[in-house]
Amino acid sequence: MFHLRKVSRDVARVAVKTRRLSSAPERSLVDLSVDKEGIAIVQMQRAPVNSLNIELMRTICDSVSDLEKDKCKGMILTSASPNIFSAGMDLMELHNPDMKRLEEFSKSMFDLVLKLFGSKIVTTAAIDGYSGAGACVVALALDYRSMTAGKARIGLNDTAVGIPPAKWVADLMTRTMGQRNTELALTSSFMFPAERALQVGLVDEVAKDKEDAVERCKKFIKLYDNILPAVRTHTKLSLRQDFIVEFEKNREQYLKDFMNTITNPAFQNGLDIYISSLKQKKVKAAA
Ligand SMILES: CC/C=C\C/C=C\C/C=C\CC/C=C/CC(=O)SCCNC(=O)CCNC(=O)[C@H](O)C(C)(C)COP(=O)(O)OP(=O)(O)OC[C@H]1O[C@@H](n2cnc3c(N)ncnc32)[C@H](O)[C@@H]1OP(=O)(O)O
Repeated sequence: MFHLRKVSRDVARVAVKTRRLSSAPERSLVDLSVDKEGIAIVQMQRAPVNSLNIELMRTICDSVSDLEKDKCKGMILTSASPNIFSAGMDLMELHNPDMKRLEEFSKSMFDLVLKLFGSKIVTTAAIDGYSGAGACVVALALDYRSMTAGKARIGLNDTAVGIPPAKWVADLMTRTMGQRNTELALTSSFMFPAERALQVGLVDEVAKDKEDAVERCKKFIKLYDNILPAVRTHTKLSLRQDFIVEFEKNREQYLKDFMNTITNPAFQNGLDIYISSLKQKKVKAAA
């Protein structure tokens, strides 16, 4: 498990809300703005790489709940980090974890995926940069993804780190990319550049830069201008209900599986090496 492998805004603001967290009162993890058309930009800003810890996942989840209450038209999830959408789950949450916190972490991850997947509003992502593993799962839970051409990569690299992907993760990907493409993507842990991601349906459009990616998300959200929101939501949720029901039914088992994977000593040993390799890469780059 966890084998070592090289890993390698202008919006006229009508309402601007910036969430602050009790655990990080001096700095907000997400910048949330809503334009005059009711389209929200939820910009992750957990430096340096928007890794998903409990607080960031809860903040995104709460932001979506607020936007639903405010009857926003839609949201665009994006990142303040240059060249990185998100580095996936926060490895520090997984490394020698406190059991109670790990359980909370897992719950926050499940809550976030279900909140995004079952959201009443139109949910999109403007992906400008690396979007691996947990970040890819978050993107898959949304209605639409635009991704910038160039260095950005997206994919689920669980098998590359010695972990078979959870069934619900494979199911989520299959819904978007189909069985064959999911099989290839998951077994190979391929990290897709935007054009390849478009070919397999992992993203919906390729953008030339972040601004273009955001504009494409807005255009997608506005496609629904002539559809009654309640009718759109009803249709979306009826098509997604099977996944949500199945997830809720198996939630306890998914939790146990996750806890078992993370607490396995072999996983922890591999993670030690993996984290060291990430740090080492930096030392080498500085030399
Ligand atoms: C593990 C899964 C287990 C079980 C699955 C069970 C159930 C299924 C549940 C969910 C399904 C989805 C699975 C998700 C698992 C994950 O998401 S694990 C995380 C996977 N992500 C990665 O492997 C990315 C690792 N990072 C990188 O490759 C690079 O850092 C990146 C390309 C993102 C950026 O490169 P660069 O700009 O050069 O920056 P640095 O590498 O120098 O990094 C800057 C600092 O950030 C730290 N960092 C990087 N990634 C993470 C991270 N994911 N978590 C925490 N910290 C991270 C890096 O160490 C540097 O720190 P430093 O400044 O040195 O202190």
